[in-house]
Amino acid sequence: MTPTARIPDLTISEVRLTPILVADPPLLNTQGVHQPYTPRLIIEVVTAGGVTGLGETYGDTKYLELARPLAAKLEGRAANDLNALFALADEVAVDPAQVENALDVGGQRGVQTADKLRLSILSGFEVACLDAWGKAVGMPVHALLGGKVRDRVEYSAYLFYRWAEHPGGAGEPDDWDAALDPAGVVAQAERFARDYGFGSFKLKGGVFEPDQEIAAIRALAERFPGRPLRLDPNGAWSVETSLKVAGALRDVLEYLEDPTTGTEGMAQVAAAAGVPLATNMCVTTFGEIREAFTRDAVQVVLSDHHYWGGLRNTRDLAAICRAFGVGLSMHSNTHLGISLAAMTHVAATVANLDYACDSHYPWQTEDVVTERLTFRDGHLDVSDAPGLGVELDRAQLAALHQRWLDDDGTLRDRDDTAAMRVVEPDWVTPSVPRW
Ligand SMILES: O=C([O-])C(=O)C[C@H](O)[C@@H](O)C(=O)[O-]
Ligand SMILES: [Mg+2]
Repeated sequence: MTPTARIPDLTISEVRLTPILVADPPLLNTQGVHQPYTPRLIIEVVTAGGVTGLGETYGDTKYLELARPLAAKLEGRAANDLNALFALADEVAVDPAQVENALDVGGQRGVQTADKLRLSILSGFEVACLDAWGKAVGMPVHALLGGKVRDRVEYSAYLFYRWAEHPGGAGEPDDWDAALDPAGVVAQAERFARDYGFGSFKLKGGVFEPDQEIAAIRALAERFPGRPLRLDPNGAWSVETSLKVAGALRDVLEYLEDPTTGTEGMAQVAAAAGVPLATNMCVTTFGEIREAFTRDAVQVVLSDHHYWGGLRNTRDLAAICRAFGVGLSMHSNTHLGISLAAMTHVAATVANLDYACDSHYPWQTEDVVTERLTFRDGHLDVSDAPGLGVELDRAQLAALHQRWLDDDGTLRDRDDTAAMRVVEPDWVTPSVPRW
């Protein structure tokens, strides 16, 4: 008889939740501007075998309120009992006031439902459990997902209109210039190409009149001929305006992202745009897939493991996209090294990942991992180290948590509209379509 290998004890003995505030530059979008600091939640899952797994997700109050009871339910469970996580999350009650008529960041993350809130928390725990499991057995997360099909994952430059600094010099300074016109956008893209090697460029639009944003994309196309370009106004345009922009840019756009809101509007634009439509707003839950795909309202889904419910659900989404012939890319929000590592692991396992993924990471000057992830030639290498391949910088985590503790509550919920009011006191969330 061959001896059985000793199985490490994966029983979860402790779950630590640490809300933090992370520096964020004054990036503009159709809602307003990013706050000087944005909330994130860092999750640590400690096993009886002495291994700690790391996860990261949204840190706004409503997410924290759900994370605490779910964390309590995890203790005593096995870190690799991942299917049970969904049943446990279902047991966590969501206050209807959190989801009725509620939109996150003005709808930039799509619909808000009780399920999606739960999944956004569950995903952070799933990643932490996978990290703990991988570390315990000496295997990378991609191997636990079935194995990588590529050694590196391509990312796209994420260009933003921005101010040089936050009003009154709030927050942490960075060394980026303002970008408020086509020349500023091109200068920003040049730096992204030089410093990170990104080969494709996405511009966050919906900030200025569509003609000005058309001019910015045209300037990018002239400066970087033949490179894939994307424009994303987060649903700020009417169907008519969307078609006008599509007509002006269809020869240079790889895709147009969420030009308008809702499946009906997207379907109307898609029918005549002559350019693929991508989304991280119109389809953000499994329940929205059937109508959007059968009506051909979207041609590319930007998955986001946070709100789709983790890395394994992301793979399920990829399978559905493949079945429908819909392309797959990945969405990003302000995220740190833990989430970027998680995203890179799952991206490495998905054969039909057809586009370079988004990442806000270059905008983040702070992190909670000991070694920042480094883009080379616009790609991240897929780590073969056990788990996610990142380690926690405890001093930095403590400092960012202290910032959260010191905040009077003003910044603990991301609110781009409120951040804009600091400069324009009459600013209200623009109603859509804005143009
Ligand atoms: O692709 C997107 O829609 C996003 O990344 C949504 C984000 O909220 C972005 O608009 C931002 O951070 O300003
Ligand atoms: Mg988008």
